[in-house]
Amino acid sequence: MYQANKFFSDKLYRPFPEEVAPILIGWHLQTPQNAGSLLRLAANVGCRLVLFVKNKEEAVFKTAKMKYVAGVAYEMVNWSFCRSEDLLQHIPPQYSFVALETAPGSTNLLNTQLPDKMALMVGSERSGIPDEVNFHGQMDVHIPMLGPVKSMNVSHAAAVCLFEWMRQHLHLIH
Ligand SMILES: C[S@@+](CC[C@H](N)C(=O)[O-])C[C@H]1O[C@@H](n2cnc3c(N)ncnc32)[C@H](O)[C@@H]1O
Repeated sequence: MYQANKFFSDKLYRPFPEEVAPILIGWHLQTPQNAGSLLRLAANVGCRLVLFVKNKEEAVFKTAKMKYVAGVAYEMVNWSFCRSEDLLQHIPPQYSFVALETAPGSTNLLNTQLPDKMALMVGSERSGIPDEVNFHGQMDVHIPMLGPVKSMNVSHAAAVCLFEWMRQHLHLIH
């Protein structure tokens, strides 16, 4: 059964089996603070994190290799060398893409059944996810906002969607 706080051990925290655990993708993040925040979120959920950052040398973690930090598996990739197709190298083919968009034309998260194997993309703080990032079968999803601001913080948006995925997939927990 699920054990809260298991991630404080040195071992990688994996509440979900490896083959179904969500993958979180930060697309063209601008700030190390948000990269750190997504890393901490991934550690709490036990998902893999793929971060596309402007310059990984400036970011909080200075390696592009898979590392285990605070119980999270992550990769960091410089975006300047990368086209959207390059992202596919990092995601198993059975996974379905969900893009979190601020555009209200996309599907409302509250009415959405999220895929079992979810590759969740969040976008750049300034420009979001560009239109050309559009993979086969991708779902574009927005989180309804009740206040007078245009968007949420990127890691807050990721957390809302990941915990909604967990709520829908509790049966998959070890
Ligand atoms: C600060 S927002 C980007 C703002 C950007 N001007 C835009 O309109 O996309 C950074 C990222 O957080 C996520 N995000 C923020 N608010 C969201 C919402 N209400 N619904 C879905 N995703 C959201 C999206 O992935 C977005 O690309």
